[in-house]
Order: sequence, then C-alpha cells, then structure tokens
Amino acid sequence: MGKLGKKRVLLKIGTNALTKETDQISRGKIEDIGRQISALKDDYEFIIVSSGAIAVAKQFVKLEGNGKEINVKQALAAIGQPHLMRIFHDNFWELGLLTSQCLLSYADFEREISRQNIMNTINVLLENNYIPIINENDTVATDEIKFGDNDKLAALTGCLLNVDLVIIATNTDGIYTKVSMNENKQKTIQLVEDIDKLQSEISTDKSSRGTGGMQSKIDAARILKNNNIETWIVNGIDDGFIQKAINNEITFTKILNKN
Ligand SMILES: Nc1ncnc2c1ncn2[C@@H]1O[C@H](COP(=O)(O)OP(=O)(O)O)[C@@H](O)[C@H]1O
Ligand SMILES: N[C@@H](CCC(=O)OP(=O)(O)O)C(=O)O
Repeated sequence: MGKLGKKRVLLKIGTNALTKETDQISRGKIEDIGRQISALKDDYEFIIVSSGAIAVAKQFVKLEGNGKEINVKQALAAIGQPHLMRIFHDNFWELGLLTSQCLLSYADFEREISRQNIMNTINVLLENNYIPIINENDTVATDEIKFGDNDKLAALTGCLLNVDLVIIATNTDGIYTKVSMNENKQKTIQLVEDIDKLQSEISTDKSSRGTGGMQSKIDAARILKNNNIETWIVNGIDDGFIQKAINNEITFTKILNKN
C-alpha cells in the first residue's frame, strides 16, 4: 500500500509496447502512460520499470559490430538511457508529473545493505511525488539484455517495495493458449490460479524487438505470486491500457496471488 492508502502499482513496460512495434520509441506511448498516471493519481501510486534504452540509441547511432554482441548492446544502453529519461521527463513534465531514474542490477537484490538503500531511496521519491523510473544498469550487468529479464527486475523490485499489483505491458493481449497461437486465432487465458499449468502454453517465440518472450514474464509472475502479489499481463500498445484493464474493458491475463 502506498501513501494515503493509495494502491501501489509497478508498471513494467517492454520495448515492444514503448516502440509500438516500430524501430522508434513512441513519444505518444510515453505521453499515454503519463496521462493515465495523472488520471489515476488520487487512488494509485506508480513505480515504472522501463526498457527501451537500446531501442532509443539505435535511432541515433550505429556502433561497430552487428549490434547483437553484448558489449555493443551495453554501449547502446549507455547511450540510449539518458535519451529515454529525457523523453519521459519532457512528456511527464507537461502533465505535471515528476520523474527520477534508478539503475539497478540483480546483484543489488542479494546484498542486504543495497536492498535497504533501494527501499529507502524509492520510498522517499514516492513520498515526494517523484515517479521512480527503473532500468537495469546494463554497464555492470548483462543478465537482462541476454535474457530479457527486465521482467525479473520488475518482480524483484515489486517484492522489495511491497507493491499491490504488477502490470507487465507487452505487445499481446496477455498470454494466449498454445493451440490458439498455432492456429493463428489468438485466445487469451484470462484468469490464472495455478501458475504451474501455464508452463505448457508457452512457446519459445519472441518478438523481433523484445528479449525475454512470455517465459520471462511467467517467471516474474511466479516470483510475485510467491510474495502474494498479483500480476497482470496487458497489451501496452492500446491507448489507455492501464485504465481499460482496471475497468475490465480489455482482454488480458490476470495471475492471481492466491490459488
Ligand atoms: N503463450 C503466449 N502468449 C502470448 N505471447 C507469447 C506466448 N508465448 C510466446 N509469446 C511471445 O512473447 C512475446 C512478448 O515478449 P517480448 O518479445 O520479450 O516482449 P517485451 O518487449 O514486451 O518484453 C510475444 O510477442 C510473443 O511472440
Ligand atoms: N535494459 C534494456 C532492456 C532490454 C529488455 O529486457 O527488453 P524487454 O524484453 O523489452 O523488456 C534496455 O533498456 O534496452
């Protein structure tokens, strides 16, 4: 629970949703997220885990190499991250929202002192109405750009900060049944009580831009469920997707925190 009894929500936004499946970060999508946060701010408090640093950098530079080597991706992330934050800042500022940046790596969650520092920093930011925008510190850790584990970073952060809900925004209407995917007639699994039954529905498909595919989202949801936190997997390309999910106006996957 956030300050003044507000519901604390962690929004993880993947590269696919941020680019609206193009090769460019969508300023319109970032504005759409800001508008929703602004409309919901009396009842909800948001923490954002945002991918997109590498995608932004690719708009500006071409580094030597084929762009797939890990060290080249790390350099692209270092170039893109300040631009990503500038785009968040500019769009959110117009809406009266304040932004801040936290770069974290998994190892930080294993050291008690670092865990405490992350908690202290983010809690002070939230108390002062600064929206924390988190990404992995790709200079010191490569897990996420190898495996797409911004999803896991979102789960670890959600648990540490005791959020009420995690929304993972991607480019599908949640998790589809495997049969429906094979037949190209996508059908969403809307409610999941037993997360173990989901495993058989996952294909190893990944979109051309994202890294983790659905597996890393389910792994994240499992960590969250073990900590009694609900996860929603939502299509972030839709305008107003957070509000529409809250009002049950779109189809998405809800992974309950209890069996
Ligand atoms: N059962 C499933 N339902 C929906 N998507 C799936 C499923 N199995 C694999 N996928 C793939 O997972 C992709 C989303 O993950 P990813 O590409 O890593 O996106 P993001 O950038 O949002 O993290 C989908 O575009 C799809 O190709
Ligand atoms: N830290 C990287 C994130 C890469 C990543 O995991 O992307 P995604 O699978 O879209 O969540 C970046 O900002 O580009």
